[in-house]
Amino acid sequence: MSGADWLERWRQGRIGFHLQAPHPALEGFWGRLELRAGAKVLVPLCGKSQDMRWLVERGNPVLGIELSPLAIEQFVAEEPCSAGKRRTALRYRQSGFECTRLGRIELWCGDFFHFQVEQAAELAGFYDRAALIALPPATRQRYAHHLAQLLLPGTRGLLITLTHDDPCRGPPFSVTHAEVEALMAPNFELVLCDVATAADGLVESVWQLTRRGPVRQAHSNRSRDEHP
Ligand SMILES: C[S@@+](CC[C@H](N)C(=O)[O-])C[C@H]1O[C@@H](n2cnc3c(N)ncnc32)[C@H](O)[C@@H]1O
Repeated sequence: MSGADWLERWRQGRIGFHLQAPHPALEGFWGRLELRAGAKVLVPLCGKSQDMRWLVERGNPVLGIELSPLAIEQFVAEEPCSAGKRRTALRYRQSGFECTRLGRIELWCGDFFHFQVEQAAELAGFYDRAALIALPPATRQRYAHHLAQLLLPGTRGLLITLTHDDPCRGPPFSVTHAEVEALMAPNFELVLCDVATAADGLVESVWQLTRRGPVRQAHSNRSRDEHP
């Protein structure tokens, strides 16, 4: 599925992946990461996920990256009112991305693979729900590598994957535990936190990942220079 296909899906409103409430695994397992308050979280391929609002309410600012401008517009339009008022979104352009800031949520509109390590300096956590599994097999290797090179050693995150009985069908693509390990283990320590069967027969797995490598002056530009 190409970027153009995703844009078309958003245009047609074919967004069955979107959840109206925060993902239960986020609520259940995020605390295990023990991220410091204020640690900024990267949400690749973020759609208009409610999980981003949940993360901010938990004290973690968010940087979401999403290809579709429509997804971002909808996220802004669906911002809940507080005391009868809606916050105003700030718009700006940075490093080739059209950016929207809504409180402590920054949404960068563009291709995740164009997001560069220099722009990722402040990231201290990440959250992938339906990002890896949205990508076809050949792109998943590229995604795993790109994600790893954006993150400093010691950075922790959650990854939620799915398996189903047809390896050719997707998205969502079935990504087996063996594939998750093959893709991620070279750069991340992995802990499988949970495996649960959803109502539609899909099996969802929740992983805790920690970026491997020597943690030296973590989250400073200097340590990024030493990043493997
Ligand atoms: C399955 S959806 C998941 C969205 C979100 N994570 C959620 O849980 O609702 C995948 C999203 O990735 C976006 N996307 C696909 N390829 C992308 C890319 N290369 N860069 C940024 N976003 C991309 C799509 O537009 C879509 O919104």
